[in-house]
Amino acid sequence: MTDTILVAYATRYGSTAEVAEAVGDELRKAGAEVDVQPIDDIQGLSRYQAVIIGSPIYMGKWLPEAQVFVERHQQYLRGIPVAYFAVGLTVAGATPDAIRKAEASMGQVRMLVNPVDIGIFPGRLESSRLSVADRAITKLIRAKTGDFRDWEAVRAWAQALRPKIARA
Ligand SMILES: Cc1cc2nc3c(=O)[nH]c(=O)nc-3n(C[C@H](O)[C@H](O)[C@H](O)COP(=O)(O)O)c2cc1C
Repeated sequence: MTDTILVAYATRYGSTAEVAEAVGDELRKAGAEVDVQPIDDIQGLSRYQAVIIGSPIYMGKWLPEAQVFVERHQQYLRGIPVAYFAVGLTVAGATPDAIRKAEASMGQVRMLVNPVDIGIFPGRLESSRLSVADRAITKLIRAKTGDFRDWEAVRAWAQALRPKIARA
């Protein structure tokens, strides 16, 4: 029987949604049935044999709705393979400190439900898309703008994930 996998994502400006779609595409190529959905649209999890949850990092943390999603569904999620990914800009340099910080963004959810794997991917920051408040913050911290997403790394992660979440 084919696995049905959910890729659930939070996003503010769409870049994590596109990363989630790429993860979903890759899993489909490996033969799974995959739904890719924004976290707020998800009705229930009972039809899924594995769930992948992704969020961008804002001020060092996953978006609140992604954390709440794991909290709310923790009981179900503990019984199936779960993987997390985070999308952020500090990881674009990939220094050990940046990776540690990106891992810390998932600290709380990792304590609630232990994932079979985690992915950390560079994101996209485009000033023209940002709210006034977000633009002010990024100016203040002199964040570099651009699209740093590494599609090869995203696809390679999804491919490596497939055997880890396959039905036994
Ligand atoms: C206000 C603000 C704060 C951010 N804080 C972080 C951060 O703490 N760490 C990080 O790696 N990236 C940070 N970023 C970068 C975002 O994670 C990155 O732009 C991501 O791709 C956005 O995803 P989205 O388009 O799905 O919302 C921040 C961006 C903004 C606008």
